[in-house]
Amino acid sequence: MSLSRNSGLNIKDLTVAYKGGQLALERVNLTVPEHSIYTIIGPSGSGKSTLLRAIAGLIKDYQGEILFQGSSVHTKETLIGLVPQSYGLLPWKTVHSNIHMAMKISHPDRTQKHNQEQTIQHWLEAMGIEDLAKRYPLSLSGGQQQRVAIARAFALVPTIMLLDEPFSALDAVTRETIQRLFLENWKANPATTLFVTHDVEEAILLGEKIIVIPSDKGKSPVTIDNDHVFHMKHEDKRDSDDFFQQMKRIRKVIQEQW
Ligand SMILES: Nc1ncnc2c1ncn2[C@@H]1O[C@H](COP(=O)(O)OP(=O)(O)OP(=O)(O)O)[C@@H](O)[C@H]1O
Repeated sequence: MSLSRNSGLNIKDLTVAYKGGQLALERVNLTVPEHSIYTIIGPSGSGKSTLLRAIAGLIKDYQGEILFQGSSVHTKETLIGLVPQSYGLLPWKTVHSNIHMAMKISHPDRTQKHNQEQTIQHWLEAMGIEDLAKRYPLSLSGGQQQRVAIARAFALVPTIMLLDEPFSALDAVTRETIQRLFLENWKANPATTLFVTHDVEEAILLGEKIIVIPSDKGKSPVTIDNDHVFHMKHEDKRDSDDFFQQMKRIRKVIQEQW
């Protein structure tokens, strides 16, 4: 596996205003090297979801550039996996079909049904939702729906992974298990990853760098190095001095920026 750090995901002067004039992002610049995980924290309404949705191609009307490896991110070659805040599941499809359909659309050339089935089964089991395969999304709890959305994104093996508060509806124990799974999966398939969370601890546990978005639009995001914690054994992170120091550092940035 090559871990070359070339240009990666490059966001240049991104401005998004919704119809009606609501300014969501103003001249945002951000570079995420290929195969990195950056976590993002920011106050409610600061434009985090808008940023992910613009990268994913769900918002077409923006100013600025969103590039991957120097070209527009919106090409067939760059597969983007998104776990949206509202899960984005099709209510008329079963859990299994939601994942299967996303795989068929994303990998139309991969016709080996057997492999697809194995992948779906693997992720349903990993997320602890194998018993729910035939159920419909609206019959599931929020945390169950969220795990379907995560399973679907992981099953796609995307080039870029965008996660919008992906573990917010999970109980504490499941959340810790899936955080670990998320990092293991990233090591095996290191997608260039942006991970939005409201949980400062989670941002420190999972990100190589932590981006803090200020409340004042037009002010540049603050990037905090988190290499020390990121490279620790996952189970040792929470009790380490480095983790404690990072908590203090980020709290201070939040007090200054929010
Ligand atoms: N569809 C929309 N139409 C109009 N304005 C919108 C729309 N979606 C978001 N906004 C506005 O854009 C701004 C940024 O919203 P966004 O959802 O990106 O913020 P966020 O940082 O993800 O917030 P949260 O942490 O609460 O999820 C907010 O002021 C919001 O009201």
